[in-house]
Formats: sequence, C-alpha cells, structure tokens
Amino acid sequence: MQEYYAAPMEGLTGWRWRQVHAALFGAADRYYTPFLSPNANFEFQTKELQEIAPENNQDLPVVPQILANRAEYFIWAAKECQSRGYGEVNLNLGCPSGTVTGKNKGAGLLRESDLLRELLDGIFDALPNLKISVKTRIGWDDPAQWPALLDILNDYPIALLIVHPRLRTEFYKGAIHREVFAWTQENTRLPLCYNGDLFTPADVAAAPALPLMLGRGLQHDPSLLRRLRGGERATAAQLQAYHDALCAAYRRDYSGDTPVLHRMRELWSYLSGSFRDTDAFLRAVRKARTLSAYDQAARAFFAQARLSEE
Ligand SMILES: Cc1cc2nc3c(=O)[nH]c(=O)nc-3n(C[C@H](O)[C@H](O)[C@H](O)COP(=O)(O)O)c2cc1C
Repeated sequence: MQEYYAAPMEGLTGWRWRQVHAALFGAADRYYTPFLSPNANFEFQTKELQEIAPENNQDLPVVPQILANRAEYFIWAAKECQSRGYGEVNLNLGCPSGTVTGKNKGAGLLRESDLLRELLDGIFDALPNLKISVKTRIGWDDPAQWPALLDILNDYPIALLIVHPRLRTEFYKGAIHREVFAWTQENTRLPLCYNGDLFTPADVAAAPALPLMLGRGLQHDPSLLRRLRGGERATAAQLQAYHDALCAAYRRDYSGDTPVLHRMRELWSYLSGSFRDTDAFLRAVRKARTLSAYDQAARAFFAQARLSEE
C-alpha cells in the first residue's frame, strides 16, 4: 500500500490541524510535527508540550520532529517523546530559515559535516531503541555537496531518510533536482521517502514509487490524500467545515484576535488555491483587524465560493 505522510509545517500542521484534518478527511499514514527546539534549559515551551501531549494526539500516527545541533539536546527531547509513547522521532536537517541556519541548525548542518557527524554519533549511540528518521535537503548551495552528505548519512541506521531534493539556498522555489533524487535511490540502502512539489494526483502519479510526504499540497487541498486513496475531492461546504473547525479551535487556544487572525492568514495563503476568484476575499482577510470583521468576510466568501479547476 502506498504510504502518504503529512509534512511538518511550522504555523500550519500543529496538533489542532492534525485533529481536524484526520477527522474530516481521513488521517495521513504519519503526521510529522513542526519542529520542537530543545536547548540548554532542557525544558519544552508550553506550545511544544501541547504539541506532543498524548491526549492531543490520540489515535493518530504522529512523529515528533526535533531541531538541534547538539546531541545532548536532541537526546533529551527524544527521551521526553519516547516516555510519552512515541516510537519514532525525526531530525530536521532541512529548515532553510536564516535564524535557524545561522545557529548551524536545520539545513545549516549541511555545511558543517564535522558537527553533523558528531551529532549523529551522539544520537545513534544514545538511542538504540528508538526509531530515528531524518528529513534533509540535498546540500547548502550546490548539488555536488550531496554525495559527501549521503556518505555520512549512510553510516547510521536511519529508520527513514526523507529527502526534499532542493538546496538550502533554493528555499521552496525553483525546479526540484529530480536527477539527484534518482541518484540517491541508487546510492543508499536506507529506507527513503520523497518530499517536494506534490500538489495534484498527477504529480503523485509521476513521483518515485516510495513513501511520499506532502506539505503545501495538503494545505492547498486538505482532501488530497483522500483523493489519492480513491475518494472524492472536498466540496466547498466541506472546506468551509474544515475552515470553521480550525478557526474555532484557534479561538479556544489563543487569547485576543491577533494571533488567531495570523493563523488564519497563514491557512489562506495555501487554501485559497482550492477556490476561484479569491482576490477580493483575500484582501478583506488581510485587512481584517478583528475576528468579527474576519468572520463576516469569511461568511460572505463561503456563501458564493466556487472550487478552482485543476
Ligand atoms: C510555512 C512552512 C513551514 C515549514 N515548517 C517545517 C518544519 O517545521 N519542519 C520541517 O522539516 N520542514 C518544514 N517545512 C518544509 C516542509 O515540510 C516541506 O519539506 C516543504 O514544504 C516541501 O514539501 P512540499 O513541496 O510538499 O510543500 C516548512 C515549509 C513551509 C512552507
């Protein structure tokens, strides 16, 4: 059976989203959490504790993702996850954000091979009974960096190597390096997962025959996995129910309108792709300073919303 995993996306795929998504459209085969970022305090932030709390992830196949460049921080966070019942944790080697890479974390580790080796040595020595997967890009600024990086990764019993075949300098844009991914398939024995630019069933049909991880495609059309499994594309009414459930959940979680509006704007930056004629509505969403103005705009939009063509 083809496996489909939901990609970690900070600000989008937190536990509230996972619950709503699974309830309305059927669960992904795995959900990777947005990254947890342990540090010298050896304490998770409240938001991170909620993210991995067993009661917030009940009956869902969730894999916590950890962003760290020191083995001791990763190991501490991994054990915290293990003690809450998680059987796999994921190491982030892909985050391209300057604030992350500036500290040699995420994709920043792809130009620090000694630090990367030290991190992996420490992690795999200390955690023999936990599955550790890795999510990575293929280099910092040149695909020629990948063979040496893959050589390093090949030395460890990585449970799943999730590859987004772009460089750090490419962020999320530009053509995928398909030839590099094909080369990877020939040059590793590690279990592989492909991630990148899977937006439609046609994209998925053309993807490598491997477990697939979907990020923006699933935000753009939350029914994408259901369709890939033979089900129907979401109707406008179903997308409204999804929107309303998320908005209600974020209202419970945050105090004040601003953080909820922020989350909803982030949601719409992808979900708008499911609809036609969204310009006026998106302008209203951007302008809304209160939730009541936002609600009014959203109600008016859904009253006449039409799905986009594919
Ligand atoms: C807004 C945003 C937030 C993201 N947050 C994370 C994250 O927390 N951890 C991670 O490994 N990747 C993160 N990613 C990368 C995605 O998981 C994924 O690798 C990327 O979007 C490419 O896949 P896609 O083309 O299916 O979207 C993020 C991407 C975006 C656009």
